[in-house]
Amino acid sequence: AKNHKLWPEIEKVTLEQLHYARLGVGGAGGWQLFAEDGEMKMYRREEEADGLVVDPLKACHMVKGVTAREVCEIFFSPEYRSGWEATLEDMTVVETIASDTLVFLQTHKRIWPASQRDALFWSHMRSVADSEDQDAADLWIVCNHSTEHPQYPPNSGKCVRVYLTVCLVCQTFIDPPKDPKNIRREDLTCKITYCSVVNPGGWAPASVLRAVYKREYPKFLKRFTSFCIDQCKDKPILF
Ligand SMILES: CCCCCc1ccc(-c2ccc(S(=O)(=O)CCO)cc2)cc1[C@H]1C[C@H]1c1ccccn1
Repeated sequence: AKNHKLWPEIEKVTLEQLHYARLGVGGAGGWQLFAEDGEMKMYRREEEADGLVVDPLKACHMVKGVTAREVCEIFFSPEYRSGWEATLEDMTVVETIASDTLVFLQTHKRIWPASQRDALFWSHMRSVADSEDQDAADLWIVCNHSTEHPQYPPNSGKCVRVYLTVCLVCQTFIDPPKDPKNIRREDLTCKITYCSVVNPGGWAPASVLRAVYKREYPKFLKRFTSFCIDQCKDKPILF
């Protein structure tokens, strides 16, 4: 558990990603709005790493009727993933480091003309008291970050290994403010910030990657948030 050899990296990357998610998209950050759908706004920065497109992505969304903890639990938990991750072909939990920290191996459906990809990453979920604003509800974060595992070396089979760092940061707002036992789902709004940097690992044409990201990310976040609303609507609220 917390004495696991990955723990220092998990702690460092999770807190770095929390800080990064809370930075705005205005100003000189170079963020460009590339997709909008109702409350969902998606930004990207055009970046390349050794000739590969690794465009960082930041999405902001406001979803009614669910809490930050409910959204993060659905994003983190393996049992829900096939319900919302459309590009998933296979998923295995290769290690359980703690109840809130897992290592996943996922293969994603091949996207023509590039070769099929897989991702090996640790996933950690935690709640963070929002230091700035005392009466705001807790923040919940899930951070996914590529890692290695002796049994699953990269590029050993048919798949090219992608390298990713992803975070989902959620905060619950209750409007109008009520005492906890009278809160109904229509009083809840969850503010979601999703950040991702995916290095495709092997060669993939910039034009193909940018087209794939432009198509897949908005679909992914809409499908994920709809899944959360549907999963939670008939269940007691989990704060
Ligand atoms: C030629 C394409 C190369 C890259 C393919 C690829 C692989 C993994 C991923 C990815 C892996 C994990 C995550 S997550 O947020 O941690 C959730 C858990 O599944 C998210 C996205 C993305 C993409 C890129 C398709 C793009 C794409 C974008 C949103 C959804 C699916 N595919």
